[in-house]
Formats: sequence, structure tokens, C-alpha cells
Amino acid sequence: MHPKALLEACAELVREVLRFDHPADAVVSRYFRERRALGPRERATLAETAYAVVRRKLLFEHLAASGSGPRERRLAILGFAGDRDFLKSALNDQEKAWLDRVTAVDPSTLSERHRHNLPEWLVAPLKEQLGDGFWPLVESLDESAPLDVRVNALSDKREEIRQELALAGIRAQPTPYSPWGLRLEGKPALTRLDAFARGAIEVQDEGSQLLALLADARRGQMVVDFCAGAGGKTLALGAMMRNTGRLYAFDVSAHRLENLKPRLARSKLSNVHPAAIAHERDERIKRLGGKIDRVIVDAPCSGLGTLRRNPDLKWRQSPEVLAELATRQAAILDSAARLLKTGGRIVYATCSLLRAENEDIAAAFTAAHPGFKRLSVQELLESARVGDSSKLCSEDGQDLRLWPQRHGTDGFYAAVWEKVQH
Ligand SMILES: C[S@@+](CC[C@H](N)C(=O)[O-])C[C@H]1O[C@@H](n2cnc3c(N)ncnc32)[C@H](O)[C@@H]1O
Repeated sequence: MHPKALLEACAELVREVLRFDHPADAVVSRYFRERRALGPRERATLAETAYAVVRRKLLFEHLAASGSGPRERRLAILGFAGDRDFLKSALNDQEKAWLDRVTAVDPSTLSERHRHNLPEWLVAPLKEQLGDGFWPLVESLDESAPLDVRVNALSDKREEIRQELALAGIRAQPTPYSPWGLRLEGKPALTRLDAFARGAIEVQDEGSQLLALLADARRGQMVVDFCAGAGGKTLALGAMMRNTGRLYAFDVSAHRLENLKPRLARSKLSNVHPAAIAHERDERIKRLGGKIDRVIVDAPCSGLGTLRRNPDLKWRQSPEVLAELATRQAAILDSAARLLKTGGRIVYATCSLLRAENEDIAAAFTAAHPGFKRLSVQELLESARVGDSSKLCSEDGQDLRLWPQRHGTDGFYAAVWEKVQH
């Protein structure tokens, strides 16, 4: 593609993504679907440019103010993810001079908001939680998230899969914390691998793997994945249960559960029962009340722990959305807890960074449910032989607290309770 045409296409995609009416990955996929002639390198430049603009939106808008021409074109120039000379060959003299001027700006002279590129409503709670750790978080959000896979413990050993991947030219290292994880070098395509087709590996962030581990699902148990979605945790739980017992995968979205089916077929699990529910107080849930050994609530959340992958979320969420989510999270946790038998365990988890969706929900649940005892996540991780478990937890060891800048995973939270009395 000619440089001028590619830059124009980048500006067009930037315009569509910045409407924020749909998730950026959906907008990019649709853009590519409608333009099948685009080659892989053009697609990479387009997607990376659009994501760069979303990530550094406040800075780029600030720098773009001094340029000329359409705003999205200026933003696309600033975020352009290709070769610099290639880009310059698409620019007129005025644009070249402007680009040279703005790229010479000393970053230390920029205001805070142009350095962190976050909305103010998000900055305040993060600074309060992290103190000096706020800036390392900001830096980590500019990096790309690693590609982790979970090895299916039902059928395979991690080291053997690592060697099998090496033979296919894919280098991988064991993940530092999850006993099932491999962290791959680069972003190799996996779907054509035999290990993928036979269900030996599934793409899953190491943090997600640890959430499933906390449930400690065992052979022969009755287990519920309450917000199963496409079943990332379900598959891990099923393997922990050695394909015995009964594992219900519930979700209000039948569409998301559909995406579990091919994964389930690959995994060879036969103990999983997916079912769409109308809401968290569905009749189906009521019938199972008091009968379940393990429940995992991977609650719908702001997703702000996944900003490396989904940087548009910081612009698509708001305090109003968060308040509404908190109400739903509390209601879902409350209903899910009714499923437990005495001695059963419930895990509440999110991929949010914010206390409002995490510690606050957990504290309110503890206060309202005297029959539930909080378990120390640190102790649970120790008994699961996860090394360095104190590094993964809140200071008191109660909660799982994973951060991209500290653990390399997405941001995750988990709290765990045991039902001690009726
Ligand atoms: C964080 S996602 C789950 C991801 C999934 N556990 C995985 O590992 O792939 C949250 C899920 O909660 C579902 N959800 C939202 N409201 C719900 C409710 N009231 N009851 C059950 N599931 C709900 C959403 O449809 C969404 O799939």
C-alpha cells in the first residue's frame, strides 16, 4: 500500500475507534473484515496505530492542537506504528516540520495528565492505593501483555508441552506462579498447532489461572462457575476435578457460553454442564441452593486490569458505570453464595484494579454474612505450593492482588470465604 493511502486508512480507523461506541478490538476486526485486501503488515500497522492513539490520547490531543489538517490524521501521524521514513514520505512539508517540533518536546516538561493519559476519576483512586507505585503502573500500561497458555493438567505435563512447542519453533518459559502456565516469547499463532487442536493448551493469562487454583476444586465435587463466559476458568476447574463430579458453567449470556463449546470439545472434559441463566436469582440457581462444594464468581467488572490489552476501557468506563457494576457485583456474589453447602468455598474475583469493585464488595459481603469465614489467600496459595505467595497478596495476606507492573499479569483481585454455618 502506498504510504499516503496507509496513513489515510490509519486516520479513518482512528476516527472509528475514538467514537468509543464499541470496544476497540471489535471496531478493528470489523474494519479488517470489510477490507479483505489488506495484507498482514498493513493490518499490524493499522491496529497498532489505533491502539497507540487510544493509549496516549491525552498527550496526542495536546500535541495535535498545534498542527493543521484533520484531527484524526494528526493523531494517526503521532501514533503511527511504522517506519519513520515511510511515514514522512506520506506527509507534506508543513506536517513534517510540525512532527519534528512535537517529537522534540522534552517529556519532563509535560503536565501529569499528558504523561499518564488516564481520566481523572481513575487517577485519584489509583494514586491513593499505590502512592509512588502509580507511575510504574502507568509505564507498564504502555507495554504489551505477554501471551500465556495454560497446560491442560488432565492430559499433559507442562515440561513436555514446553518441549513440543520448542520443536514447533515457539520458545516458552514456565510462568513464575501458576503451576500450569507457560509464557510464550512473542505472539506466535497457536491455532494450527497440534497441542492446541487436541486441547493440551488454552490461552489464559497467568492471573486467571491463579483464580481457578484458589477454588481448589477436587475430584467428585459439585462446582459452579457462576459467570463462566467463554469458560476460561471452567476449563481449568474441570481439569482440577480430573473430569469427575459435576461442574456447572452458568452465565446470563448464551452467546458467550456458545464460545465455550469448541473449547470444551478440545479439552475432552465431560463433567461440564453449561447453562444460560436469566439472572442471578434464576430458578436453576435456587434448586441447587445448599448443594455446592465450590463456587467461583468471576464477576462482570470494569476490566481495568486489562488496560494493556484493552486501553479503550479507560475511556469507555465512568464513575456511573462503576457504581452500577458495584451493585450488580454485590447482588451476584450474594446469590452465588446461597449455592454453598456448609464447608463449601466461594471465590469472588475481578480483573479490576479498583477497591470499589474489589475490597469494598468483599468487606460488605463479610459484614452481611456472619455464616461465612474469610480465608487467607496467602495460606491457600501456600498450600497449593505457589512460590512467593506473599508477593501476590494484600499486606494482610487476605486478598489476591495482582498488578501488571509487579507481577507481569493482568490486574486481578480475589477474595475467598468458607461457609461455616447454615
Ligand atoms: C469476567 S466475565 C467472565 C469470564 C470467564 N469467567 C472466563 O474466564 O473466560 C463476566 C461474565 O459475567 C457474566 N454475567 C453478567 N451478569 C451476570 C449474572 N447476573 N449472572 C451470571 N453471569 C453474569 C457476563 O455475561 C460475563 O460473561
